[in-house]
Amino acid sequence: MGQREHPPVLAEDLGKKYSRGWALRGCTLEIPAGRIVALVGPNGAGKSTLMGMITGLLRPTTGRISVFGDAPNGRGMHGAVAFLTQAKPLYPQFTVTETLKYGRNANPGWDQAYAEELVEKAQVPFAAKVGTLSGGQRTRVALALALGKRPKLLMLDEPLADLDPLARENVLQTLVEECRTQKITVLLSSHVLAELEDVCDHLVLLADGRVRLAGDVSALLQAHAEHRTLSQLALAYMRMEVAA
Ligand SMILES: Nc1ncnc2c1ncn2[C@@H]1O[C@H](COP(=O)(O)OP(=O)(O)OP(=O)(O)O)[C@@H](O)[C@H]1O
Repeated sequence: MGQREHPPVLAEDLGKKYSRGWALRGCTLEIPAGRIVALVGPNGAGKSTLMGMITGLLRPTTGRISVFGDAPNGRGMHGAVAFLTQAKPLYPQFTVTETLKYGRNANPGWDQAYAEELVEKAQVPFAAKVGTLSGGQRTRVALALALGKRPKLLMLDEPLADLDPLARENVLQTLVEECRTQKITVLLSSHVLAELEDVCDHLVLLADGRVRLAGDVSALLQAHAEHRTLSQLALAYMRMEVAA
């Protein structure tokens, strides 16, 4: 790798086979540092499977994957990675303060002041029990828990799916502001293409378990001049897959 720093994710001929068949095949790609990456593709394309292998929770069937130069070892996530899913596994009986305390105990690099600042910005009361919060508030707490870890890579698997459009916009704005300021690489999976358009500068499109399109969004749009936006381009590729 020479003088260059290891990229957040490097996959080489990566594959995952479940009992029902291949979920991901021949996946070779790099997630470059400092980018906000859209991970898109139709249902069942392999997005969650790819994220699962980045976390190390899933073991590859074929190929290799490295996260900041390290191969996931199955004993927990890389210390520089935070993962947020739609399920947002927060304890409903915990108050926000107790939730942050849990984050502090679970993460060696925890930044309490930063996590508290994120909760304050979201105007969520520290004394409130998580189970009593609205979906948007819960997501902001989950984001504070993920960012308080001070990750270098933040992965989000459909984290906004249960939020109303205003809450989605609100959470996305916070997410992008924080990640750009803190230079955190983001891998964001979503089916709402228009929403990704404003925030993502890199695209990975999966279909039927394979990488169909990957790269810098501006470069991809230049190379496909017939499409003006990320969503038009991604939709056109997905349509081609369905037709094939
Ligand atoms: N634990 C499992 N056992 C068997 N098959 C699985 C398992 N998990 C996923 N699959 C299959 O692997 C394929 C890829 O699934 P995956 O969840 O990675 O797709 P996805 O792109 O995240 O889909 P969605 O957009 O619907 O969330 C699908 O065909 C799915 O049915």
